[in-house]
Amino acid sequence: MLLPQINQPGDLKKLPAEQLAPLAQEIRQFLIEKLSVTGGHLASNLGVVELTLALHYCYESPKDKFIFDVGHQAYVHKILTGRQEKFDSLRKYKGLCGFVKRAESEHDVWEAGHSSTSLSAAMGMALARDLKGEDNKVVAVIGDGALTGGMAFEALNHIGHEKKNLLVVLNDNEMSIAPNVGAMHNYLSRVRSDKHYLRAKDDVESLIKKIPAIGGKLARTAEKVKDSLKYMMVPGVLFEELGFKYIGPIDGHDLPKLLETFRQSDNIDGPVLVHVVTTKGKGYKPAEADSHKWHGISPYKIESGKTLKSAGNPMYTEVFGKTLIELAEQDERIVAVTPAMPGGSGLMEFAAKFPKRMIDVGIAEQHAATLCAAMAMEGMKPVFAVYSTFMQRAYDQIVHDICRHNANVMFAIDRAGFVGADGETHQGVYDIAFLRHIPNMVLMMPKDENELRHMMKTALDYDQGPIGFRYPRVNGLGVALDPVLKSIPIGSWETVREGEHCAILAVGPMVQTALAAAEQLKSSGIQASVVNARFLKPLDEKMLTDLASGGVKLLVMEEASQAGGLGSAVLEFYASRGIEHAEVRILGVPDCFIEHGSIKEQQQEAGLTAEHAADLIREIVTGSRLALRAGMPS
Ligand SMILES: Cc1ncc(C[n+]2csc(CCOP(=O)(O)OP(=O)(O)O)c2C)c(N)n1
Ligand SMILES: CC(=O)[C@@H](O)[C@H](O)COP(=O)(O)O
Ligand SMILES: [Mg+2]
Repeated sequence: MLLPQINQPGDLKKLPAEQLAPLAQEIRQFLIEKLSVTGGHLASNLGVVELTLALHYCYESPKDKFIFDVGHQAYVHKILTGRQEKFDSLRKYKGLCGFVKRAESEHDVWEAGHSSTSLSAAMGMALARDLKGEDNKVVAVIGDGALTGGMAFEALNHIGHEKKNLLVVLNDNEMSIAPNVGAMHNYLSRVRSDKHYLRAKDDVESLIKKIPAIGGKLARTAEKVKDSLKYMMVPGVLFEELGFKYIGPIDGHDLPKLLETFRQSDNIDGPVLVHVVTTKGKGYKPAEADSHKWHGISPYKIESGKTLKSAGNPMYTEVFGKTLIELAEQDERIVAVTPAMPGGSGLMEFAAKFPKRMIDVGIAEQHAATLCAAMAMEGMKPVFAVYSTFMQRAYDQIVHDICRHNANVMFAIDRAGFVGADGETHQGVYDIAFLRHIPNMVLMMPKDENELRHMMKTALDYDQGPIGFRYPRVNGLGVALDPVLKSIPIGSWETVREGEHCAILAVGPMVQTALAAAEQLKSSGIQASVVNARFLKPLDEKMLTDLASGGVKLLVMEEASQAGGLGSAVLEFYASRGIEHAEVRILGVPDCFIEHGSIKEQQQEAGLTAEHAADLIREIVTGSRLALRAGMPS
């Protein structure tokens, strides 16, 4: 066994090159076994085993800097940099992070989680290196999916112009999470597959050189012929035209070829792009056969490839997808727009039923948002189906193109709240804060999956501008689903429990937590009302005014950033109108990043539990101050 000998990249370099292939097999087996227990991004990592080995074999991490785009495919890098024994804790609370993590290792130089930042980071590190007069290598590993992100093009444009020495490894496996989309993807397919493109560049260029140099008008024609010939025949000409030296496409599982290519690239001045072709899920048949499913997988049985997760109630995402089909059957204005997340957003069935009305734009949230604005202005009812965290990318387009135009866009905001194993880069806890202050925006969150359906109907019927509904990455409560959907009056909250001593204004899943807290309080003789604060904007101003005039003390509970969330909105409401209120306390996500773990663990860390809510209510009602909870930010 070679793998146990590898505790640092230095150990790898002691191996003769011909031992890298057997080591690759051991790493594959390691990944398949460990992730069968922990789950994780299996397919992407199986695809980069040889590539990561070759990089660590050819370069000197951490002096040479490896920047993994998204970073979900850095497990092999972690295996080679002293973290093998931590894989049993992969993506677990306080365990090994599923993405690159600087706190874990000096070899982790750039963190991500969101796509398409690697080229900008590489350029920044190359610029700093040159300004400091250092000579380390900077290597970005970017997938064909991440290359569809707008930021990547911004960086390509800058890098190609500045001609800094850096290496871009394009890991092309034809997959984003789902099959990759877009003109760049089509171009790469041609480069990969067209026999003309596979001709060696030098004999193409020698062919071009044979065209005799002739004077006059013919010369210009000859030049044009040369250019179009080069355009047609030279692989990667697009990157060459952008100022990169293009090398490839090469087999990303061929270790000798990878070593030779990286060594060759070292002798080239300026930016180099090595195009490697890999198989996502390589070496594990179920993952190779369906790398969409195996992109991010829950624990599974190795032999059968069957996942172990219990069925449980349908996820909110599933209810969203099915309800959207129901609505789309009645209203042909509905068009679903997804930035590369058709599966995760529950739109696969919708796409099968309405292929022309499901638009996957690639990893392009900004483009998706503006596209929706324009479609809405043309009378369509676009549904911007986006994860809360990835929607952060489109903040300006939401302000500038959707809300300012008051465009009738429906926002289907998935993964709202804590997301669990993906951790801090993916928590959907900021969208209340960054949406509710934008004029014309309406924002809702249901207390259960049945109310989600009614909110979708509300959003469809609403034609006064942008309206969004946000829902969590959890199973529904298992409540009955009303067959007939009714619009909810905009800005109306719902009292789900009466109580005389105080009121808990709860958002989404926090309604259940608040009801549990109210139950706990009964034994202390405290009766708490629970309000389903299902509109984050507009607020239920009448209810807020009545509560204040009734001298009712309030606790706001939201699995969203305390700063700028519903609690802030309530305080703003009272303060801006000079309304005297008894007391408002806010229980939300504190001012810190909540790392990976289970959603329950993340709620506990944030204090979003029935017990803590009950403690706060006791304090509010009795006036006895609680000692500040140890460890929680003030
Ligand atoms: C801004 C942003 N949007 C969407 C995602 C979700 N996402 C994670 S990985 C991925 C696909 C990446 O494809 P690629 O770069 O080709 O990597 P592969 O898994 O194929 O190796 C997507 C869409 C993200 N991480 N960031
Ligand atoms: C790496 C990445 O960003 C995606 O794979 C993300 O992990 C998907 O999240 P879900 O598992 O919630 O769909
Ligand atoms: Mg890919």
